[in-house]
Amino acid sequence: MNKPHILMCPPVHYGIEYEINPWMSTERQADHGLANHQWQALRQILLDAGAMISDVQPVAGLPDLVFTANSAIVFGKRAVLARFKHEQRQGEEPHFRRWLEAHSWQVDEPPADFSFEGAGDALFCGDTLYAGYRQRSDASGHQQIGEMLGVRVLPLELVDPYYYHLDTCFCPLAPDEAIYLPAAFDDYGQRVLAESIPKLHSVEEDEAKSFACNAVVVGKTVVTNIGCPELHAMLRSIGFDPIETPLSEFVKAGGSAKCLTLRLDGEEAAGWKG
Ligand SMILES: CN(C)C(=N)NCCC[C@H](N)C(=O)O
Repeated sequence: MNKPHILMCPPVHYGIEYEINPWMSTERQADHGLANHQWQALRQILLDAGAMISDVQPVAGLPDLVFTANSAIVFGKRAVLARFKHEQRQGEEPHFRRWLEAHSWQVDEPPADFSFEGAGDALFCGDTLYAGYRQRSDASGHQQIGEMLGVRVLPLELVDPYYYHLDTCFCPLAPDEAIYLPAAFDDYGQRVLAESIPKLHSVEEDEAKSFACNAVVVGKTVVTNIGCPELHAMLRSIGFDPIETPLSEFVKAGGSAKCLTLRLDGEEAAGWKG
C-alpha cells in the first residue's frame, strides 16, 4: 500500500492582499508568525499520521499559493490543472504545472473557457467525482473533466458564497461515507448526496463556519480546525480519530486544513487507502 502523499506550500508569502471571498478583508491581516506556526503544526500532524509531504516553492506576490488543494485534481499520474476564476490567483497556474511536470505527472488543461479550481471543487467519494459549481468552477467543465478521466461526475450547485468551494461544505471519509453542510446545497444537490452516499452525516452550521468540513483525511485520522466538537464526537463514534489544530490565520483568507493540502496519490485514495 502506498504512503499517502500530500503537496503543501510554506506560507512564506502568505497574506490577505485582496478580497475574493466573503471571509477575506484586507483590513484583517494574518499574523505572519502565527500562520507559520499553525502551518508547521498541521504539517507535523499529517507526518505523524503517516503521510509523506512534498512542498511547492512559495512565490512572492502569490499569497494564496499556500492553498494547494486548488491547484489541480490528481488522478493516478494524471493531473488536470486549475484555471482560476479570479485573476489574482491565475499566476499560480504555471508554478503548479511546473511542479507537477517535474515530478512526472501528465498535466492537462481544463476544457477551454471554463474555470476549474482543482480539488477544492472536485472530490472523489468512491468512484464518483462530486463537483461543486457556480461559485468558482463551471458545471459543464466538470462534465468534460469527468469524460477526460473516464469517471462519473455528479455536479452540485453551491448556493452560499461563504461555502464557495465544495471542500468547505463536503468531505468524503470513505467510499460510502461523507460529511456535509446541507444548507450549502440546493434541494437537488442535497438529494443527490443523500441518494448516492449511503452514510452521509450532516455538520452543524456553527461548526461549518469553523471549517468543520474542510478536513484532511489520512486513513482513520481526520484533521480539522478547532471549533468542531460535535463533529469530532460523531467521528469518534463511527471509528475515526479526529485531531484539531488551530488554523485561524488561514480562515482569514477563507481556507483551512484541507485547502492547505493536495492529495497527490489521488483524491480517490483519500480516506480509505490511508
Ligand atoms: C477550502 N477552500 C476554500 C479552498 N480549497 N481554498 C481556499 C482558497 C482561499 C483563497 N483566498 C480563495 O479565495 O481562493
